[in-house]
Amino acid sequence: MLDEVPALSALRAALHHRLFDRLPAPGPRPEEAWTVQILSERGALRATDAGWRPSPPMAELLRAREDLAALVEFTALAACDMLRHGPALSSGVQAFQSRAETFGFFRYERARGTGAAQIEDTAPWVAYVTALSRREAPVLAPLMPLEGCTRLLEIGGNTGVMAEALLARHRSLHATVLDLPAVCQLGRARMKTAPEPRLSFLPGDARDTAWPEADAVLFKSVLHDWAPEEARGFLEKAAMHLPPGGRLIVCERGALADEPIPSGLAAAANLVFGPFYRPPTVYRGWMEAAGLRPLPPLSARLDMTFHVTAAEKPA
Ligand SMILES: C[S@@+](CC[C@H](N)C(=O)[O-])C[C@H]1O[C@@H](n2cnc3c(N)ncnc32)[C@H](O)[C@@H]1O
Repeated sequence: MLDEVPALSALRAALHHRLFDRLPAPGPRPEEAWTVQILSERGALRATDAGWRPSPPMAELLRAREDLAALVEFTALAACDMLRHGPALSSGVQAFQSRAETFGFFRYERARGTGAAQIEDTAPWVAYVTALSRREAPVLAPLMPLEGCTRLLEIGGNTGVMAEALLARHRSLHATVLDLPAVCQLGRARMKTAPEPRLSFLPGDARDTAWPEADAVLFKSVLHDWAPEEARGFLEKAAMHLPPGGRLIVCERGALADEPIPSGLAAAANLVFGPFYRPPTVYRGWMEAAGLRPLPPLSARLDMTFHVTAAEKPA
């Protein structure tokens, strides 16, 4: 549904106007005939004696409606940026960044406080990142080499979805998510109904907040946000912070140049970040230069290839 213009447009309009909440009665308005036509042709709606109803697969998607809406919105945003500003991307990353709306969507600066307006500005992109994490964590958590570790520090761990998946796999592990204050507040709110006592949030800027003791430090889809010298600085700081035997883990999508580019509109959600993804050998090299001993590399294919690059601090 996210991969082609008619379906993505119709789904976005339906979610925006709460069409699914009006089914079967009072049903769609006449102006929504185009939406209904596309959604029914794509198998998302079906006609019944009582009126239109979501098909069983659509009803399943609607069970996680917030995730679906976040994925739909971001795909549309990124696809618009690629279509409108693709030529700028070929003039250089900065030319693209200054035009593309995608980068304004991730309002990290607004997440430094927890006032109502700051939470409101942070919630949309956090909802998108959380939706992605829910899809990624079941596949990636088993690849994280945390055996024997007891205290995980996840830098930029967002609302804690990955940390939760890791805690479920490692029963003697405790985790701290260090992220910006508004993000931590949204993370605590997300977990209100199902608290995890082994997970805590530490609000702050990872550059100047004191890191709690940890025998494992994880950066998952975080370092591509940072320029090389800052990303490398984070890895050096983690290497110094870890005790002997401690683990440093980086999990990131690989460089676009190293794999076939996925097709369809949904690919735009990663294409916009294409210039920022690095090959895993870059992270491995920085870890080795920081005195760590590399662990065997692992990878998994999701919307792109994710690489788990890990290293251990020698005793
Ligand atoms: C691309 S998101 C990845 C989130 C999560 N790890 C995941 O994979 O879904 C980057 C994360 O880094 C956080 N972040 C950005 N700048 C930060 C900073 N200075 N200190 C701590 N966290 C930061 C963001 O708030 C966001 O949660």
